[in-house]
Amino acid sequence: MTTPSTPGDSSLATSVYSLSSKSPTEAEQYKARAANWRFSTLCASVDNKDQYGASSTPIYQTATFKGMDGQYDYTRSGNPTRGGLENHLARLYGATQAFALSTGMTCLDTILRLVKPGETVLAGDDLYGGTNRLLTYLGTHGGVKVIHADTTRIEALRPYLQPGNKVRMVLLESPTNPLLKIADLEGISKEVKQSSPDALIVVDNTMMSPYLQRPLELGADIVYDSGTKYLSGHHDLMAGIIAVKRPEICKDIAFLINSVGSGLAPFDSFLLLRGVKTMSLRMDRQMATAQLVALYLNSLGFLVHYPGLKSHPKRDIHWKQATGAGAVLSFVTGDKALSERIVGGTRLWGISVSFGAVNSLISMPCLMSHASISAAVRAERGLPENLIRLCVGIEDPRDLMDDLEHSLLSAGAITPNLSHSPLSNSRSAELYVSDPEAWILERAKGFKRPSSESSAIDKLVSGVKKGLGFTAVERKTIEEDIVVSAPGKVILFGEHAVVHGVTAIASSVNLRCFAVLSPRSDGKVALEVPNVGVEAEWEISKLPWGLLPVHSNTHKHVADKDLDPALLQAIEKLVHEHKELGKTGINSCIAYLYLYMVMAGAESEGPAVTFTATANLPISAGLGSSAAYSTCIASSLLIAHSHINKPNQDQTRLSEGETNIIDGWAFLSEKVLHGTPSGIDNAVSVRGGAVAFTRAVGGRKGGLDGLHGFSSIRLLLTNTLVPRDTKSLVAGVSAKRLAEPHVVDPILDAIQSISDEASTLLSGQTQVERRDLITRLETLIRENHSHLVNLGVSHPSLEMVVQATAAEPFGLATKLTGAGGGGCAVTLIPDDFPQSSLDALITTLESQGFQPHLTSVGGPGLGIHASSSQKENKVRTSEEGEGMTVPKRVTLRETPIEGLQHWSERVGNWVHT
Ligand SMILES: Nc1ncnc2c1ncn2[C@@H]1O[C@H](COP(=O)(O)OP(=O)(O)O)[C@@H](O)[C@H]1O
Ligand SMILES: C[C@@](O)(CCOP(=O)(O)O)CC(=O)O
Repeated sequence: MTTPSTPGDSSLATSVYSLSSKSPTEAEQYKARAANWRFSTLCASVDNKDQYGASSTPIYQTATFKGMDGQYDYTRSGNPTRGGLENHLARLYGATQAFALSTGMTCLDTILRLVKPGETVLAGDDLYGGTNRLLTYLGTHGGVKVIHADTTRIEALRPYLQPGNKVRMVLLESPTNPLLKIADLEGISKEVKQSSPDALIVVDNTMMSPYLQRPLELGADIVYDSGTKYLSGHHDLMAGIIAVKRPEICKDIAFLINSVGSGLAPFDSFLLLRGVKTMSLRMDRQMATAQLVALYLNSLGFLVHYPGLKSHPKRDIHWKQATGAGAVLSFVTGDKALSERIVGGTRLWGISVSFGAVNSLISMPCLMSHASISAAVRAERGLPENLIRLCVGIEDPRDLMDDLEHSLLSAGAITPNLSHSPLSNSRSAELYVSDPEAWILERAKGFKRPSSESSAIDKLVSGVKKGLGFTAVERKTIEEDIVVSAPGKVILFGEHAVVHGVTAIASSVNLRCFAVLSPRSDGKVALEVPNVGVEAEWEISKLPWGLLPVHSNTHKHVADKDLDPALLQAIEKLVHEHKELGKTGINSCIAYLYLYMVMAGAESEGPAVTFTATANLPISAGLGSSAAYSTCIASSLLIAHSHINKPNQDQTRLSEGETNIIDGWAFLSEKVLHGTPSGIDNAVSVRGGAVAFTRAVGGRKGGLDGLHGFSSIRLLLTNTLVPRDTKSLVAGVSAKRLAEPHVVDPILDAIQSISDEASTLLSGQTQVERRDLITRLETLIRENHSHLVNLGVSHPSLEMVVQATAAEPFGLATKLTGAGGGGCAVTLIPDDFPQSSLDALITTLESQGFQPHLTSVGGPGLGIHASSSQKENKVRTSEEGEGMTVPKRVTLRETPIEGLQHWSERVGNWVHT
């Protein structure tokens, strides 16, 4: 057994001063002073006995130790890094010995092995789901009787503490997780010792940590903590600590850890030791903010569970046994869907299980940490399904409040209190510094809960207002998320010429835009596009509804052919008020709001929604990102307005009619983004596959033919990363045609012949050998590119790609694709082109600063998610293996670009055009 050392007992100082004859020696005085050190001093001062005097405890990353007579022989039994940590923790817990294990649950497992079959464990009825799960297993497999009782009332425990019940262990948590109920640790310990002297009092102290509560000093026999939480503080390791006073129990625990091999690994021991040093500092900050958050929610009328609040029913008992209220609190909204919206709407508060880290977390325990307790048992134990748990971190309290408040507002949990006049910014800043609690209470006065409207006076007032016609428009929203995805495109032949009525051949690519349209209840319409930095929202009532064009046609769901300049201008003005947005973001907002307004047709029809989009498609690179985005806006808004139906699970395709309607609206959005687009991009994005497209120009009929007469053809798309603007490039070609028709018109004719031949080859109308087909397409690619050069839309970067791919040993055909002026080039990769050469080509292009991407011709078009079943909505959380209904908007927003394909596979149930 290791006796905990006190600072100084092994130091050089001790050995020097002990030679002195003074009495008491300075070393002894120092030792006496050190015995009174306060907790934060103890945390930071690790007594490290390293042979080289290392000031931080070294990592002894070794399984074995040489020799037979040393302190250590095998890391399962003991390791200097773990030993250093354990000594340090023993001091902090006021324990005889502390043990570091691999997780908090391993601690419980080890402790429960002290119970024999036939004996009883008396545990609380509001306890961590994982604890409940292990206890249930012990009951069914270990012959141990497990009784759950209300540990907040000693009277409720008494009947079970009679000797005949063979209670071997009383397992307590205080505060409990997640309802923050308080058990009187000292009172219960005394009672148990009297009536069941053999029973061990075990306390799970994770919610408090030894900084705030030391149950060994209150009569407990064993304390355990999840070291993953406050002790380490950074959610970068898993660990558990057992702290014990009685030597015979120390011996049993040491025996079990050695036998099983559950001791903490050296590296994790090092990390945990490092984390512990800042524990009190972190927790002070976390608690101070938790107090503010609790006060805020409480003063808005939510039922808040937090022992820092005066209203907590067992506040006195808590403060008798602990020195702080901790940094976990929970509150009830009264509505599960509302809670899900609040949880899903926060950004700074991460949705995650666990607690105690420096970053703040939010969760719904019934869906996450406590999901392993059945719904019936949860109900029986009074755990509300709509309970939200907040675990406060060390971020600036003002930022945390901004984020939470924003989410409460968007979810409809609070509304602005217009009768309250807010403090000036400078007064508020002063108050925050001088009296944070007064500051938060003042802040809360700016809002109220919508339910407060139901007071008799409010009802009367709103009745009178209604009578006078003052009521705000009842805001519609959608019932559930609408999830869509659409591909980009590559133009194989005919870009630019297509604007002037020439046929173009295009195909969808395996890079896509993904989007979710989700409900909100605060009368706003919002757009989130993380990869172009857009996060903007507008009051629906403040949109320029008065400028909506009057629809002469009765088919409101069919898109207009032309844009309305006055409306467009008004929307542009509104969007430009968002000074933080760049040009790309501004255009994305304008297209979204334009479609939103025109499709609604009237203010009363505009739903409160957030559109969240992201793409693994490079934006403005000539691969039709705007068309994919336009297709996503069009399809999701059409469903939101019930102009088309959301597909059901049994449906395999969208109908031709619905596909055409979506295409029409996507084209309108393309017009907002591009001025005079041909419509080829949206046609391909909506329908997928490969098509020959001819725009109807000057009275000539347009057309769209699917090309199905070929098997997969590989393409290499190379993004030059040179930015360009489709709108001005298209306008440039039109200007050239006006100025030099004799130059441009023959080029257009030549491109028409190229497209005609490609169309014949790819439609399978003529029997051509595969090798000849590829060779012919290569020739057409080279010819088409030279025409585009003559139209003035190439760029030096594109010419570099053309040359690099054409050079020996590659000899490949490349052309620019899309609007040109930079953006992407497309290279045809013949079937027999060796993989090693392809790898070499990719390396060459990358070394020139380009981004190559392999794709093939064809692939699915617009996809709409069909299902709303619970199962699909669930996102697995690792801790419990149970699902949490994290809104898809949140998972999409948080998925990195490389993960989008996987995200869409997990969403599943796509119905395509
Ligand atoms: N994923 C997206 N989210 C939001 N807006 C997008 C997205 N992709 C494209 N856009 C919009 O489309 C415009 C890009 O159009 P354009 O320059 O023609 O590129 P591309 O050739 O890729 O279609 C952007 O300025 C932006 O407004
Ligand atoms: C140049 C053009 O033919 C294609 C534009 O493609 P992109 O915007 O570069 O992806 C214009 C059009 O067809 O609308």
